[in-house]
Amino acid sequence: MSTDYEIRFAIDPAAAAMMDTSELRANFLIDDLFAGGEVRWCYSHYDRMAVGGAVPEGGELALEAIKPTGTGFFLERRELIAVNIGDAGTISVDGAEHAVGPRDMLYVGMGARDVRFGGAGAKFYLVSAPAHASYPTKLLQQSGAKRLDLGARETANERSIFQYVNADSVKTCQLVVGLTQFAPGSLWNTMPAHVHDRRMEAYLYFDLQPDAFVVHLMGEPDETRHLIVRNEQAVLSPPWSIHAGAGTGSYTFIWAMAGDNVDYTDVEKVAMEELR
Ligand SMILES: O=C(O)C(=O)C[C@H](O)C(=O)CO
Ligand SMILES: [Zn+2]
Repeated sequence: MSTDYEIRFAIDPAAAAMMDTSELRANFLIDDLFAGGEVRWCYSHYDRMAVGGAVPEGGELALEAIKPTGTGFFLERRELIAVNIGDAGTISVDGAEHAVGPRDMLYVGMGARDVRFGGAGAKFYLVSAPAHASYPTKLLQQSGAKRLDLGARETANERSIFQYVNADSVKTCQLVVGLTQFAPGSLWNTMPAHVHDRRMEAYLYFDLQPDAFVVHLMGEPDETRHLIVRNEQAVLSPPWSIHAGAGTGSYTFIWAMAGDNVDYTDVEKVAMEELR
């Protein structure tokens, strides 16, 4: 069997505030998503978002059904976005092969039965959420993303947000996905912080050097905790939690959301003085 999964329950903020380091890591950090020749899933109860990894290593890896979805095939009632964080690869969807280059994303709509990942050096980060309609498969590239330049060098948070899913690029049911890149020397993401109760979010940090890490901040704004996150590790961010971080070195990250709306502007900003 080349597919494995684990389940994460939804944790409320009072319970999270009582957790020690290992409990926080066990509930919110995903540190084993990528393994050669395997598809691995972390199925979360936050908006039923599943995040995964598929590393074909030159072979072909099929998107197989997993028990938590309770369906005959994985995308029977779900949609998927696969992001290639490795070298060039392919994804075949019901017999149609799509070339998926480095940092390309492929949207695969509900109903696709036969999905296969390929490529010797490709590494696919997967995000999937329940769907109510079937939209066409679409390749999403950085050139088609909506770009927002935020922050400043003086506050070490100068960065560009690439909204791959936007009104002009693709129609999705729930998934909203993009990538954030930093200007050299800037290390702070999502600061000032925000929360969005209508959507959960998952972050995948990558492009880190082996000895580098991101201090990821989570928790309610007045009750924050941190996670030490290393290269190619992901974090589940509940809707009540901030999700921000600073690296000890350069990094890139992919953010993905699912929930009641796909409205990027539906966020509650947290004033810097509110953080505790
Ligand atoms: O650096 C940032 O700021 C982000 O990338 C924020 C994410 O896009 C996000 O949290 C979207 O809700
Ligand atoms: Zn957010």
